[in-house]
Amino acid sequence: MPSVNVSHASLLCKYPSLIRSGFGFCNFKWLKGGGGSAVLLLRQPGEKQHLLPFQLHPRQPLRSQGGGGGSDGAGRRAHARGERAGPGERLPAMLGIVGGGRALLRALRGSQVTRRTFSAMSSQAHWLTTEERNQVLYDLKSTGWSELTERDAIYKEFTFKTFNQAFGFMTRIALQAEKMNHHPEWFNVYNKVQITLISHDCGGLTKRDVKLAQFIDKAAASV
Ligand SMILES: C[C@H](O)[C@H](O)[C@H]1CNC2=NC(N)=NC(=O)C2=N1
Repeated sequence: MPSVNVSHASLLCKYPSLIRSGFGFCNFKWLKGGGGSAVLLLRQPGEKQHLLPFQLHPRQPLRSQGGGGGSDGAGRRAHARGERAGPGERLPAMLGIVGGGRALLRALRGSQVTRRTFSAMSSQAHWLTTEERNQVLYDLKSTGWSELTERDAIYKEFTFKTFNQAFGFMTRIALQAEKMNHHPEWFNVYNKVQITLISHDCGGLTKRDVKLAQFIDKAAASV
């Protein structure tokens, strides 16, 4: 599998979270190599694991790739927003890969890491660890959220004095949902709003749902 030249300094100082998150993959492990080399071990349930060797070398100027590569700043903002960098789009610019972006994408594709898997894996970067999950669920339950039994989601009902208050609340949530590109499932009758949160692309509860639930509680408290 071709080794990919990755600008070490640009990755570590500009995108430390990218390193920690395994470039957005859900099941990954960094294997330290000698002399500045490293290997990204990708594990996807039900598939064989993939090894991507990286030869880390001193910082070189970022070079955005053709076709939707955008600037590295756009890539960083996209990553911060939790948007999935589709292969061949922002990924190479985000990773500070110098000339190696296509090699990385070939390696991913060559290893049967298809666009769908890559996309699913990158969105699964928002998964909660068991410890995180237990803690956030404890906190959310203390403010009135409950876990659904029939699927991995959380639910809460809000009651306001008037329909106007309820609709104003929903408007604030809607704007935040658009900003996050993460939307609630909800139902409104007059002054009541029933909200269910789940990450459809992952089929369960993720950090995005927690972030939106916390925003929702703050919005309800300020009505
Ligand atoms: C195309 C669009 O980015 C996706 O459908 C977004 C929109 N909002 C979303 N909201 C939620 N809750 N889960 C998703 O997977 C999701 N995906």
